[in-house]
Amino acid sequence: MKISVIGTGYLGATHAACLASYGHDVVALDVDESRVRTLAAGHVPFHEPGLDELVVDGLRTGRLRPTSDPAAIGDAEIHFLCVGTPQVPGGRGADLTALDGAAATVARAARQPCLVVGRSTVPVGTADALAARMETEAAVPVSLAWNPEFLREGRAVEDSLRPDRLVLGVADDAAYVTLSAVYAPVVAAGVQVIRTDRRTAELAKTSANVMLASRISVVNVLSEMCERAGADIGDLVRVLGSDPRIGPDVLQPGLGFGGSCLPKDTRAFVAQGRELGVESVALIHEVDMVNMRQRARAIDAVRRAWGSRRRVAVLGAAFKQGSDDVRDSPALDVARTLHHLGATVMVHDPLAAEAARRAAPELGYADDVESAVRDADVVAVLTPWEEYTGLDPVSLYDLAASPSVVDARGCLDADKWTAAGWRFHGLGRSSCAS
Ligand SMILES: NC(=O)C1=CN([C@@H]2O[C@H](COP(=O)(O)OP(=O)(O)OC[C@H]3O[C@@H](n4cnc5c(N)ncnc54)[C@H](O)[C@@H]3O)[C@@H](O)[C@H]2O)C=CC1
Ligand SMILES: O=C(O)[C@H]1O[C@H](OP(=O)(O)OP(=O)(O)OC[C@H]2O[C@@H](n3ccc(=O)[nH]c3=O)[C@H](O)[C@@H]2O)[C@H](O)[C@@H](O)[C@@H]1O
Repeated sequence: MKISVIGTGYLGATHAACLASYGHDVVALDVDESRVRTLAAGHVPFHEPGLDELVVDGLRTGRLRPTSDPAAIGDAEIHFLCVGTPQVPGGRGADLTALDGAAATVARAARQPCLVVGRSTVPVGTADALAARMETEAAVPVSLAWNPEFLREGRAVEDSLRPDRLVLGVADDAAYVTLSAVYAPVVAAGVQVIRTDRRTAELAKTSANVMLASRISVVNVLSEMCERAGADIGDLVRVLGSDPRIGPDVLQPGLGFGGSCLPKDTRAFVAQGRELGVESVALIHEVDMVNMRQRARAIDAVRRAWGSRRRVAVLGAAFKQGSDDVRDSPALDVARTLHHLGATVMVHDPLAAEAARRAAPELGYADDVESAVRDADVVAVLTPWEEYTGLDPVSLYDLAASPSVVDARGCLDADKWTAAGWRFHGLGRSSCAS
């Protein structure tokens, strides 16, 4: 099938490369010319395991064609909209400017009847509005469907090729049949396909992120309860996770959720819930508040430990381990706030240091953990990279000016660090709270 994918970020580049691997002819369109050049040269401009190989393969077979020329999408039968839907600047709802731009591009470029499929995360009702707009703006008949994506960064290829479910939000049988054919290899592998209407598909996506965000905030409330009540959050989480109705995933307490999706999707959900008069959406607003309080609690813990020199080693800048993304990273947010409070901050991150340097040039950066820790008054572990879990507290002891460590991600062995002479503060760890 001839397909266009509009927007080649984490979602679009992954989607385009996966579609090409299914045997479709895919034009991947982006307004960012440098991104297009990078992809066309066989490189992926961000860290996503397995994606370079898929892109190279797509370029080699000619099934993947990155371009910045809108005319190149004209004869596609299906157009996937994969552009960003960030938080509105200065507000809390979703900014649909890029999506409107992408839809306008399709309306102008389409030369044959086609199916336009939204994949971006949007407020409910967006598809209906776009469908009405297409009807007046496009010169050819256009039908519209919504097919939200649930991939996680750092596992984008795996999640796309083997998703938990495919959600097809359609207004007619023809769109359902076409989308089922697009995903034929995934459907043949037995993945659950859920056919629904467009509005439910849109809302299912934001709801999934709201559920994940809520779970993280609940576990962070539990971790503060543990800290104050003298209980152990690690054991408590094990007890909860053993209940099959709760399950062990997404129960890691600490600095809270960040990234380009959970925070902005939670806020957009609350903004739309309020518009729609859903009073109980206040619960989800509190999820966001609890989340932001975790950052404040980490900052307080560092300030209690930093003494008069205020030299802080920050270990971790990415919004989570396994990613080089620093968009709305809790770690970088905390590091910047510490800097604004007068600290000298040295940041280390195994993968995201370059992105962090671009986003926060005011901070100092170290190439290795030892250089970051050298002469620090407090070490703050803010992203739970595996290499931090394995650090040797004995060898780091002599490097630091003062042996204080704040483990904001529950990824260090408190007993090991305490035995090596460190004052240990872990968010939610009563046994070692300072
Ligand atoms: N990042 C992720 O893990 C996931 C993201 N999503 C959703 O997918 C959407 C995209 O997210 P990301 O890929 O992270 O965004 P991104 O910001 O990495 O990529 C968006 C791309 O769209 C391009 N673009 C903007 N306007 C355009 C236009 N008019 N024509 C062509 N290209 C245009 C930008 O230049 C950029 O390369 C968002 O709605 C997000 O919530 C959904 C699931 C996972
Ligand atoms: O809409 C999206 O873009 C995506 O958002 C999240 O994926 P992602 O942002 O890649 O990251 P997660 O792995 O969900 O982690 C999000 C944040 O929560 C934090 N987290 C995660 C899990 C946990 O137990 N505790 C916790 O604090 C992470 O450190 C990170 O900052 C969802 O998991 C995806 O299903 C969704 O498609």
